[in-house]
Amino acid sequence: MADLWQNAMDHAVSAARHAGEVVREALRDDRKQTVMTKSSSVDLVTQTDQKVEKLIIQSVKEKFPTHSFIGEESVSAGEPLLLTDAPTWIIDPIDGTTNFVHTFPFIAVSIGFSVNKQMEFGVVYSCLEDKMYTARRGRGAFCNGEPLQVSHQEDINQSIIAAEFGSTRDAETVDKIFISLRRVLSLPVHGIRGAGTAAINMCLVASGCVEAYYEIGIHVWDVAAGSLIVSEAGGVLLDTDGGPADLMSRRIVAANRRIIAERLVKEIETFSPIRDDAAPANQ
Ligand SMILES: O=P(O)(O)OC(CO)CO
Ligand SMILES: [Mg+2]
Ligand SMILES: [Mg+2]
Repeated sequence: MADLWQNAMDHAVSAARHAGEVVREALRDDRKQTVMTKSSSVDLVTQTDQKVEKLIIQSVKEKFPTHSFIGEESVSAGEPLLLTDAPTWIIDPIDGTTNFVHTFPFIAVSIGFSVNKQMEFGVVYSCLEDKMYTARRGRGAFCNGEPLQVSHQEDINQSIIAAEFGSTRDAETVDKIFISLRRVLSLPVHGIRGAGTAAINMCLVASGCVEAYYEIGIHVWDVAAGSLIVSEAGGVLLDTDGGPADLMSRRIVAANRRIIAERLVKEIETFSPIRDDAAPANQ
């Protein structure tokens, strides 16, 4: 049967590849990036984030004029963050802006596509590794065309967990993050890692390199594409409170197996940032 959204997915792959070229070119450019801040002094944005998002949205609008968008930098500029039943492109032009600013070599372009609030495809381009991760609902997940499969490990004590610190630095939040890290590390697990990008962390789960990833404070554009890549690679998604994953809740556990996800949830000191669908503009 013909795949209704295959054209859109092909376009997402080429747009992500082009975006990756722009990112690599910006890193080669000797001129220093102007770094601006958003929700906090460590929530960074550059002109390259804005340029890449505009490029992606313009190219999609030309081909699919009726589609909707949720883009990180458009929302930051005041566009509404509204997920409807319409075909919607959910874009993080640079996932890992802090890495980009510091040339830490994990940077992704993330493009998710949802219809009726269900993810139809996800594309994550890890542009410095030249790895194109793709997933189409019901048709598996791939990296550069090779099928992905999560790890078979069922023992959390034999696992590597990916985690991040987020961009909130108030004492209460930092304490909760460290309580969780301490508990997870002390299980013990083999190790805790973090690529500095939610999208790549999720692709690492899908690839079987880490058993699970969790984070509180991410946004829908960080995890939309990655969530489908994880589930199509055989993984599971939960909220950090143990409930079903909710892309608007700003909390995610992505794991190879339910037993690992549920074990991890027991150790996470969860909290509730303002939901993406409840936040005012210019967050
Ligand atoms: O670099 P960005 O897009 O701000 O995303 C961060 C999380 O908010 C890394 O995943
Ligand atoms: Mg991001
Ligand atoms: Mg970003």
